[in-house]
Amino acid sequence: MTVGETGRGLLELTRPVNVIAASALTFIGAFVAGGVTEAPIAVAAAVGATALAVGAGNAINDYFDREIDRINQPERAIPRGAVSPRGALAFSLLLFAGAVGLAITLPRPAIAIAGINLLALVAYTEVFKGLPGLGNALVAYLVGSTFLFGAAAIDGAEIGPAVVLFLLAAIATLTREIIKDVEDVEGDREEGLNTLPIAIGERRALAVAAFLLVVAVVASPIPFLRGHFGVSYLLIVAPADAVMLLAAYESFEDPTVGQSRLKYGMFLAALAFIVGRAALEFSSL
Ligand SMILES: CC(C)=CCC/C(C)=C/CC/C(C)=C/CC/C(C)=C/COC[C@H](O)COP(=O)(O)O
Ligand SMILES: CC(C)=CCC/C(C)=C/CC/C(C)=C/CC/C(C)=C/COP(=O)(O)OP(=O)(O)O
Ligand SMILES: [Mg+2]
Repeated sequence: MTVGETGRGLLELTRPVNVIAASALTFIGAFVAGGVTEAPIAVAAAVGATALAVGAGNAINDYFDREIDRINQPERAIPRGAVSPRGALAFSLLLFAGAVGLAITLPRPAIAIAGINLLALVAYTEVFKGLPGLGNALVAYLVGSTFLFGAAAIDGAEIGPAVVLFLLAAIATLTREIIKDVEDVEGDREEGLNTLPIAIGERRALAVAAFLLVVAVVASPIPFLRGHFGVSYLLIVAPADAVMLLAAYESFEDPTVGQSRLKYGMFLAALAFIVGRAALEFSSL
């Protein structure tokens, strides 16, 4: 294994697209709390802590999942031999240390959220992953918590807008996590995990996922109705909602296609959050 292959493997372990996306969510949380210009250093620390924590969480997830991934995802860095299990664990702990180092510079509420999240990241894979729906709910909380973390990084910030975004992102993520479990049902069954599709059946699990997504889509105008975003938010979240609904429908036929398209819809929705708030800020200048 060359140094380059190991380096690429370590980067792959972090799932850089998710690192960037989750960091953007933390920034949005601070942005909607009205604190980006007030406390730029704190916002930068919160974004950095999120990036390191998500990278660490993804790396330690692949470390704990290395046997399942040999079945479900053999091309991943550890099962294909690009990174040793011990190397992946050490890399993850280094990233966790960096996340803690940045998080402790923030206000107490942000430190509390970071502490809960870091414990949850480890507990997810080692405890909750195989429990019907609970592991999915934990990942959903973690994704949604980025908005709360960003808002909490600003002393005295208004947390309301971030709570709305937390709920939308958490519900949509819960939908995708359930669909991903349907996709992984064979390997999870061999590993003795009791995920939601194994506990209640694949089609019932997909029906639960679709119902949750409809709830999130119906609720998606709320940030505009509550005045947190400008009308441009609706112009972008509407197509995002359509993509996500299509993804949920496609998941009944092919969960791999469905969960992948759902991720794009969620990313487009995150863009709607950014554009919707920026437009409101600029229109009030
Ligand atoms: C209805 C509505 C407006 C919903 C909002 C949806 C929204 C903005 C969701 C946020 C999604 C997002 C940008 C998440 C950040 C990326 C991330 C950390 C995802 C969680 O990763 C766990 C996942 O299981 C990893 O698997 P994979 O993505 O396949 O590597
Ligand atoms: C804000 C702070 C301090 C932390 C944020 C922490 C966040 C946002 C975490 C995002 C979610 C995340 C990175 C979860 C890690 C575990 C993970 C990759 C879950 C999904 O993995 P599996 O269920 O094993 O499925 P795959 O590995 O096949 O994708
Ligand atoms: Mg995994």
